Amino acid sequence: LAKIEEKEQTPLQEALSQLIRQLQRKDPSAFFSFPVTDLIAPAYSLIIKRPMDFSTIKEKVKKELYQSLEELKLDFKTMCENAMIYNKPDTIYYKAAKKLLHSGMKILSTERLDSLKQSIE
Ligand SMILES: COc1ccc(OC)c(-c2cc(C(C)=O)n3cccnc23)c1
Repeated sequence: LAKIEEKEQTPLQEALSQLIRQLQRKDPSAFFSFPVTDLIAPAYSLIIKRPMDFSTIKEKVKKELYQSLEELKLDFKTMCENAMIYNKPDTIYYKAAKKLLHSGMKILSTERLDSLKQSIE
Protein backbone atom coordinates (compact mmCIF):
# COMPACT_ATOMS: atom_id res chain seq x y z
CA LEU A 1 0.00 0.00 0.00
CA ALA A 2 1.37 3.45 -0.89
CA LYS A 3 2.31 5.30 2.30
CA ILE A 4 -0.43 7.85 3.14
CA GLU A 5 1.53 11.15 3.24
CA GLU A 6 0.96 13.11 6.49
CA LYS A 7 0.90 16.86 5.69
CA GLU A 8 2.97 19.10 7.99
CA GLN A 9 0.79 21.48 10.05
CA THR A 10 1.28 25.19 9.48
CA PRO A 11 2.06 27.36 12.54
CA LEU A 12 -1.57 28.52 12.53
CA GLN A 13 -2.85 24.93 12.41
CA GLU A 14 -0.48 24.04 15.26
CA ALA A 15 -1.79 26.93 17.40
CA LEU A 16 -5.41 26.04 16.54
CA SER A 17 -4.88 22.35 17.41
CA GLN A 18 -3.30 23.27 20.75
CA LEU A 19 -6.25 25.54 21.64
CA ILE A 20 -8.77 22.82 20.64
CA ARG A 21 -7.00 20.30 22.90
CA GLN A 22 -7.27 22.75 25.82
CA LEU A 23 -10.96 23.40 25.05
CA GLN A 24 -11.87 19.71 24.72
CA ARG A 25 -10.44 19.00 28.18
CA LYS A 26 -13.27 21.22 29.47
CA ASP A 27 -15.85 18.83 27.91
CA PRO A 28 -15.12 15.61 29.86
CA SER A 29 -18.57 14.17 29.02
CA ALA A 30 -17.76 14.59 25.31
CA PHE A 31 -21.18 16.12 24.69
CA PHE A 32 -19.48 18.45 22.20
CA SER A 33 -17.15 15.92 20.53
CA PHE A 34 -19.44 15.02 17.64
CA PRO A 35 -22.41 16.52 15.75
CA VAL A 36 -25.75 16.39 17.60
CA THR A 37 -28.14 14.20 15.57
CA ASP A 38 -31.92 14.48 15.24
CA LEU A 39 -31.91 10.93 16.61
CA ILE A 40 -30.59 11.96 20.05
CA ALA A 41 -32.10 15.47 19.92
CA PRO A 42 -35.53 15.63 18.26
CA ALA A 43 -35.93 18.37 15.59
CA TYR A 44 -32.38 19.61 16.29
CA SER A 45 -31.65 20.30 12.61
CA LEU A 46 -34.87 22.37 12.34
CA ILE A 47 -34.02 24.52 15.37
CA ILE A 48 -30.23 24.95 15.05
CA LYS A 49 -29.21 26.70 11.84
CA ARG A 50 -25.41 26.55 12.35
CA PRO A 51 -24.54 23.24 14.02
CA MET A 52 -20.97 22.99 15.31
CA ASP A 53 -18.92 20.48 17.31
CA PHE A 54 -15.26 19.71 18.01
CA SER A 55 -14.92 17.06 15.27
CA THR A 56 -16.18 19.57 12.68
CA ILE A 57 -13.81 22.22 14.07
CA LYS A 58 -10.87 19.80 13.79
CA GLU A 59 -11.90 18.94 10.23
CA LYS A 60 -11.90 22.66 9.40
CA VAL A 61 -8.36 22.98 10.81
CA LYS A 62 -7.21 20.04 8.69
CA LYS A 63 -8.75 21.62 5.56
CA GLU A 64 -7.12 24.97 6.44
CA LEU A 65 -10.56 26.64 6.57
CA TYR A 66 -9.53 28.85 9.53
CA GLN A 67 -7.55 31.93 8.52
CA SER A 68 -7.29 33.31 12.05
CA LEU A 69 -7.54 32.31 15.70
CA GLU A 70 -10.62 34.52 16.04
CA GLU A 71 -12.53 32.33 13.58
CA LEU A 72 -12.05 29.38 15.94
CA LYS A 73 -13.43 31.53 18.79
CA LEU A 74 -16.56 32.26 16.70
CA ASP A 75 -17.22 28.56 15.95
CA PHE A 76 -16.60 27.67 19.62
CA LYS A 77 -19.12 30.30 20.77
CA THR A 78 -21.67 29.05 18.19
CA MET A 79 -21.22 25.48 19.46
CA CYS A 80 -21.90 26.49 23.06
CA GLU A 81 -24.72 28.90 22.18
CA ASN A 82 -26.48 26.25 20.07
CA ALA A 83 -26.67 24.04 23.16
CA MET A 84 -28.09 26.93 25.21
CA ILE A 85 -30.73 27.55 22.53
CA TYR A 86 -31.86 23.96 21.94
CA ASN A 87 -31.66 22.65 25.52
CA LYS A 88 -33.71 24.02 28.44
CA PRO A 89 -31.74 25.72 31.27
CA ASP A 90 -32.38 22.84 33.72
CA THR A 91 -30.74 20.23 31.45
CA ILE A 92 -27.23 18.79 31.81
CA TYR A 93 -26.45 19.95 28.24
CA TYR A 94 -27.40 23.58 28.86
CA LYS A 95 -25.38 23.61 32.11
CA ALA A 96 -22.40 21.91 30.43
CA ALA A 97 -22.53 24.44 27.58
CA LYS A 98 -22.63 27.40 29.96
CA LYS A 99 -19.65 26.05 31.91
CA LEU A 100 -17.74 25.19 28.72
CA LEU A 101 -18.39 28.65 27.25
CA HIS A 102 -17.10 30.30 30.43
CA SER A 103 -13.90 28.24 30.57
CA GLY A 104 -13.44 28.54 26.82
CA MET A 105 -13.57 32.34 26.89
CA LYS A 106 -10.60 32.31 29.27
CA ILE A 107 -8.64 29.93 27.01
CA LEU A 108 -9.56 32.08 23.98
CA SER A 109 -9.18 35.45 25.71
CA THR A 110 -7.98 38.34 23.55
CA GLU A 111 -4.76 38.50 25.56
CA ARG A 112 -4.11 34.77 25.08
CA LEU A 113 -4.87 34.94 21.34
CA ASP A 114 -2.78 38.09 20.85
CA SER A 115 0.27 36.51 22.48
CA LEU A 116 -0.26 33.32 20.43
CA LYS A 117 -0.52 35.44 17.28
CA GLN A 118 2.87 36.99 18.09
CA SER A 119 4.40 33.52 18.16
CA ILE A 120 2.85 32.61 14.78
CA GLU A 121 3.99 35.67 12.79
C1 LIG B 1 -25.85 11.26 26.33
O1 LIG B 1 -24.75 11.06 25.53
C2 LIG B 1 -24.55 11.97 24.52
C3 LIG B 1 -23.57 11.67 23.60
C4 LIG B 1 -23.28 12.56 22.55
C5 LIG B 1 -24.00 13.76 22.46
O2 LIG B 1 -23.78 14.68 21.47
C6 LIG B 1 -22.68 14.42 20.59
C7 LIG B 1 -25.00 14.08 23.40
C8 LIG B 1 -25.73 15.34 23.32
C9 LIG B 1 -25.14 16.58 23.11
C10 LIG B 1 -26.14 17.53 23.10
C11 LIG B 1 -25.94 18.93 22.88
C12 LIG B 1 -24.54 19.43 22.81
O3 LIG B 1 -26.91 19.70 22.75
N1 LIG B 1 -27.35 16.88 23.27
C13 LIG B 1 -28.62 17.41 23.33
C14 LIG B 1 -29.67 16.52 23.55
C15 LIG B 1 -29.39 15.16 23.70
N2 LIG B 1 -28.12 14.67 23.62
C16 LIG B 1 -27.12 15.56 23.42
C17 LIG B 1 -25.27 13.17 24.43
